[in-house]
Amino acid sequence: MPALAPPATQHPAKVEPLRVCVTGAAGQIAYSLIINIANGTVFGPEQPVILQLLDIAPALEAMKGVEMELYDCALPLLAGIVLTTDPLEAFRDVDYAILLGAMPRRAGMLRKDLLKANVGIFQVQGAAIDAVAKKTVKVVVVGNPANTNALVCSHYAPSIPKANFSALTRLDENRAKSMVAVRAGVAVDQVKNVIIWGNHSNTQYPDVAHAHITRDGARVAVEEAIKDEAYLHGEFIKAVALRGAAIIAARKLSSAMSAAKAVVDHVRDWHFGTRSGEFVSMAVVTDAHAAAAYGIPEDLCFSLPLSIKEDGHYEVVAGLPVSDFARGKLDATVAELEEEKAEAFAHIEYLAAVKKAEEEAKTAHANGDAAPVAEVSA
Ligand SMILES: NC(=O)C1=CN([C@@H]2O[C@H](COP(=O)(O)OP(=O)(O)OC[C@H]3O[C@@H](n4cnc5c(N)ncnc54)[C@H](O)[C@@H]3O)[C@@H](O)[C@H]2O)C=CC1
Ligand SMILES: O=C(O)CCC(=O)C(=O)O
Repeated sequence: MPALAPPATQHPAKVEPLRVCVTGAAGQIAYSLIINIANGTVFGPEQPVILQLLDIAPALEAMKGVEMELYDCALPLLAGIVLTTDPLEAFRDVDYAILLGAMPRRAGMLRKDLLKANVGIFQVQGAAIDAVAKKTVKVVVVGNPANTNALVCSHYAPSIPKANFSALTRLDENRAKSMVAVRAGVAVDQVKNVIIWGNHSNTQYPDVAHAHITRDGARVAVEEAIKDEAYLHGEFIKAVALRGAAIIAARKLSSAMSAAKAVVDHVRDWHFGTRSGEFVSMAVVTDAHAAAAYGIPEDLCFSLPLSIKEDGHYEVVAGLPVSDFARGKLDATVAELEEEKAEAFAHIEYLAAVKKAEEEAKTAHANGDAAPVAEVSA
C-alpha cells in the first residue's frame, strides 16, 4: 500500500492554459486587473493562464515593471507571460482579449470626445484579432467610447462571430446595484437584475423596473422596497450615469480599481455563465433578436440584459415590459449610438484618405515629381 499518497488535489488533471490578451497593460486599470486574471479570481482556481500583454513603445519599460511584479507574486496559475508592442503577437491564439489600451478622458470632456483619438486603435486591433486570434475569442472593449470602439473592432474582424464582441457596462451595473443596496439597506449581493441599457455614457438608462432585493429571506421588487419613483427616475439615473465624471473630478484620474473589478465580473460571468433567473448587462452587437425584443436597431453595440450559459453563449432576456418612460430613455441612447457610429466610420474614412494622400506624396517625391496637394477634409 503506498504509504504517503498525496491528496488528490495535489494532482489536478492537466488543464490547457487559457491565453488572455490585455491591452494597455502598463496603464492604471491593467494594474488592478492583471493580478485577478493570474491568481484565479476570473477563471477559477484550476485554470492556468498565459498573459499576452500589449502596450505602445513608450510604455514598454513600465510594462516590464508589471512583468517583474507578476513574477514576484509567485502565482502558480500563471503559465507564461508575453510582453509586446505588436498587436499580431499580442492577439495570437488568444481565448480572451481585454482591450483597455486607449486614451482616457480628462475633466470637462465627454467620453465621445475620445472617439477621434481612440477609434483608429480599435480598427487596427480588430484587424489583428481577425488575423491571429482563435475564432472563438471573446473580446471585451473597455477603452472609451467603449460601445462604439467595440462595434468598430467587430467590423474589422469579420471572421469572428459578432456575438463574441462586447463592451463593458458592468461598472455602471455595479454602481447602480450599490446605490440601490444603500438605499434599501441590504448587502449589495442581495440586489439582482438591475439593467443598464444602451451606451456607457450620460445617455445610458440604469433601470430597476425588473430588479429585486432579498430582505429577511423574502424577495421584494426594488421599486417596492425604495418606494420613491422621483428618485429612481431622476437622481438615481443621473448619479449612475455621471459617476465616472465625479470620480475624475475627485481623483483627477478616471476610475481604475472599480473598472478592473467590473472587468473581472464581466469576464467571469461570460466564462462561467449566469445563475438561473439572474441576468447581467453587457453591451453587445445587436442582431434581429435584439431588434425584435426591444426595438433596438441592428448593428449597434448596445447594453442589454443577458442570460449567459455555461458554454459562454448568451441570450438577450426578452419579454420584459417597456414603459413609456423606459422607451424614451432607450430611444435617446439609440440616437446617441447611431451618431457615434456614423462619426466613427466617417473618421476612419478620413484617416484612410489622409494615409492615401501621404503615400501618393511620398511616391511623387521619390519619382522627383512635384508633390500633389492633398485635399482631405476632416
Ligand atoms: N467602459 C468603462 O466602464 C471604463 C472605461 N475606461 C476607459 O479605459 C481606458 C483605459 O483607462 P486607464 O487604464 O485608466 O488609462 P491609462 O492611461 O492609465 O492606460 C492606458 C494604457 O493604454 C496604452 N495604450 C494607448 N494606446 C494604445 C494602443 N494603441 N495599444 C495598446 N496600448 C495602448 C497607454 O500607453 C497606457 O499604458 C480609457 O479609455 C478609459 O476611458 C475606464 C474606466 C471604465
Ligand atoms: O469616465 C470616464 O471617461 C473614464 C472612466 C469611465 O468610463 C467610468 O468611470 O465610467
